[in-house]
Amino acid sequence: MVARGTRRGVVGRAAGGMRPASRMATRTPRRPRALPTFREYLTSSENSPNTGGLSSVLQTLSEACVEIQREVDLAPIRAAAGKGSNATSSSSSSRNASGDEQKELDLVANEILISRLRECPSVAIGASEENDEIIQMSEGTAGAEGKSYAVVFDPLDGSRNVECNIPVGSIFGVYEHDEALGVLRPGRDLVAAGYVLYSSSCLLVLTRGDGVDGFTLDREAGEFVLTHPDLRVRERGQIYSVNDARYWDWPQGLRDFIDAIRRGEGTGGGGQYSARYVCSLVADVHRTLLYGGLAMNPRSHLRLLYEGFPMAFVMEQAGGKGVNGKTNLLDMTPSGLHQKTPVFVGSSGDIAELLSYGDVVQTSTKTYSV
Ligand SMILES: O=P(O)(O)OC[C@H]1O[C@](O)(COP(=O)(O)O)[C@@H](O)[C@@H]1O
Repeated sequence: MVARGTRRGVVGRAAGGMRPASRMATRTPRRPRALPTFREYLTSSENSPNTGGLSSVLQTLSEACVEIQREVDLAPIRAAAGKGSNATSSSSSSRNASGDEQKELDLVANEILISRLRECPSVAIGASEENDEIIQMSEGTAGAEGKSYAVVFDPLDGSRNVECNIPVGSIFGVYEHDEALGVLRPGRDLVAAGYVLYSSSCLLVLTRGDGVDGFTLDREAGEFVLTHPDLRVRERGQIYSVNDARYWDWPQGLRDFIDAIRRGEGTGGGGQYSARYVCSLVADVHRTLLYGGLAMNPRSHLRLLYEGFPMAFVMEQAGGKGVNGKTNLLDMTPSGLHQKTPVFVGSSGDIAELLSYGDVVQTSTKTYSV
């Protein structure tokens, strides 16, 4: 009924000519003033006691992601116009340290993050999916609280999806800088982590170890505002997310678990599960955070430092869990910047049931062409 009424309204206006500009302007939806901006959230004493340096790092990350959002939006136009010729094409421009194809947009997003973080005096070093080695940032000037920071990031996760407009994301984690330790340290040492989801709206999800909050980009104002305070993942969900065309490459434990929840024979008592798989980690984790269940990549494909750790930290801070199929991801210590790992994150009850099946890690090293 609503749709028909709306449609009649549009037809009526067309017949009667355009509304005056002044009336159209008053109908533009505006953000209620009461929602705090990301900057206000970071700097309010209630949210950010004595952490000025960390706040400036997080503010810098958010601003860089606003720029990346714009690049993601414009990629098809740039490609069609012949600038950034392979921004949305499937041809590879190069390969990164892990041997993955790098799209031009991966490199653009990486450049934006590095150059922005270099301007932030509190950032000492960084590690990116797209760089083989540690990136020296600024001098890492200690802030008022005497700390500087190390930032690890995947600038554009899921970039293989850009060509068909499927959501992509950026993932980040922040450590207090320690010259001796660098970034090869347990996920438990993270002081902040999160992701930005470039989708129908652009969302930033953040934890600083005291719960999880979500922010939506007000594209007109060019800043994030707090829209999802205190996100919690439910104890059990009813959605599983995995590339299950790989079923025959899985160990028996994982097959049995997925068979059980598909049949509605899981221990959660919620009935048959549904499958959802975007193949963009940020999108699959974000849906899991909101609706519960599990997001999985059972083969050693995702990077521990800047994919596994941040997602596990967010999930744990929301009341869920992240494991590598055997142990808690946050208790692992990476042996290298680009170490890969299986990743299972989601509702704690679902993760516990998954682990009760024993062998759930895919050890087949088969490579897949898509
Ligand atoms: O091919 P698979 O095993 O389904 O992996 C898909 C996963 O790989 C990713 O595309 C990440 O891969 P990259 O880090 O190489 O971009 C995730 O976004 C997605 O969840």
